[in-house]
Amino acid sequence: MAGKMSQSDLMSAAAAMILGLTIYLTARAFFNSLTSRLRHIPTVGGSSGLISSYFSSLRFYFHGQLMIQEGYEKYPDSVFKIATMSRWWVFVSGRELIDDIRRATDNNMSFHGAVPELMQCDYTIGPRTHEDPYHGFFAGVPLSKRLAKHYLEIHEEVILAFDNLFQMQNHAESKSLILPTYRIAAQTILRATGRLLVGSPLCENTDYLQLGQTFMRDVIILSQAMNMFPKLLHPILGRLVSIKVSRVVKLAEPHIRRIAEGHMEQVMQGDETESSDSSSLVTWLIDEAIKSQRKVDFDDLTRRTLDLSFVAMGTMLSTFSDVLLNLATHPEFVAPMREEVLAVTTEEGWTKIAVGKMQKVDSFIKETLRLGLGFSTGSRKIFKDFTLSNGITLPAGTFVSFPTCAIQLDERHYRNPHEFQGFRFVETAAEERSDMTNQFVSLSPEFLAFGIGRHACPGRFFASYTLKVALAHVLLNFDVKFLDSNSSGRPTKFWFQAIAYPDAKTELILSKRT
Ligand code: HEM
Repeated sequence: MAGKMSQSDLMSAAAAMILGLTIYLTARAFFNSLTSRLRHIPTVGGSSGLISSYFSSLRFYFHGQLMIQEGYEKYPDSVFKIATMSRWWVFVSGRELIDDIRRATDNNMSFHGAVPELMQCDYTIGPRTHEDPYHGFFAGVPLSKRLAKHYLEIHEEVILAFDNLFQMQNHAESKSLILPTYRIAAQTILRATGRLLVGSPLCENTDYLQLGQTFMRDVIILSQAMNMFPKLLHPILGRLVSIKVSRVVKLAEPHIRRIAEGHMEQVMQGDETESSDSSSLVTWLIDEAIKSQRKVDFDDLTRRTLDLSFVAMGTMLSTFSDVLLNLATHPEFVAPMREEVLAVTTEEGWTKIAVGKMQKVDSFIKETLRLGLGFSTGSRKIFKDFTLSNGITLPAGTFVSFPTCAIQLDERHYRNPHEFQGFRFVETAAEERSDMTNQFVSLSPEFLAFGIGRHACPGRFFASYTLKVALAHVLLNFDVKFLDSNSSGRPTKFWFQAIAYPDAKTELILSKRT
């Protein structure tokens, strides 16, 4: 018995040693190769040595934003690097250098080269989806066309979402409702976004909506977990990850198959009533695949649909949760926004033009995003050595991003940058006699929440419309307060690496206005 025990102990010790050695050797090979080529770029959060960079990469998990802020303050309008578990991450700031990245071609550096590695797409979303990410194009012109035709459906879906919230809690007749911020935001955003992406009735299907959220959670958590291990172990870990994500895809597939089969039948019969400018994501994907002779199968369609829904919903959910929390924290902005919404909708109804005129609502959401979504945007992987206009060369293989949060908190760009000023962008617009550059959807080197350049978020026009309609509906119909009336100020955010998550568990009271 004793002999057997010591044999198994020996085997565990040997396995632990092999694992330890693998991690050490892979990490050393990785850091040695890039460390020497990145030696000219200052390191923040520790030194560039193997052991110290390992500790600073651990620190990055929960203090990422502090490390980025420190780097930005030490090296403003320049570059610095931070060690993360899986790679060196170089941050670039300053108008000129941001412009260098904006103008760089996809041959020099690529967004689509960075995302698959960061999100471990081979094992999570699937290799085909990122090798040919044509589904992303839907978020641009096709979605805008669909929005132009179906914009009223967003408002309809927002109304139904709030009615449903009251009904689900058996509160249809009740005057108020208490719910965690996340539940309110999820119900509204998932339905409204889903209405244009996959259409009705799928956007109301709770099973499907739940699967979309599970997919999003699994992809984020599992890709982050994989990034903690050396590349050598990825094929083994990836198999487990891929099995887990594929299970969710399999469950969602029958929902997508139903839409796809219906559309393919229409196409075969030559009845194209649902295609062209009014097509949903699924029907557009099929039309596009047929046109370009791509292979269409239901697994691929489902993965692409879940992927784009994840991109759209993740950011929108977080932003709308944050907007609701800011509404409860800053009631002083409520009355002027209500007046604005009432004035434009009374005059014009809930048209696209009317929503476009809601400048205070627009500014409130933009200010929320300026302070809210931590994010380091503009992620790119450098393919060929790239020299910035300050003479610093970023070697091939480097990952770069903008320190967005730090830039958006810079007092050179914003007066009292840490203060939430809901109408900051209306007031700035008036001062500068231009209201275009201050819109929620405008891109600039000082507001990088949507990135910049050729890969800037194509879904931002849809996001802006949907968030504005949702906030306008809340303003006209409800008062929003924290359940905990003693709470002074908004709850603190949770940071993971460089991303801030609003504390969406915070309970809010929604009271119907008479
Ligand atoms: C508040 C909401 C949103 C925020 C803050 C946001 C932010 C971003 C950011 C930072 C990027 C990367 C740009 C870069 O780093 O250069 C991006 C890309 C993208 N976003 Fe959004 N996004 C939002 C909503 C949406 C929505 C609603 C959709 C789709 C309906 C969408 C679809 C996309 C796509 C497809 C890309 C990839 C673009 C490319 O491949 O070039 N986003 N978004």
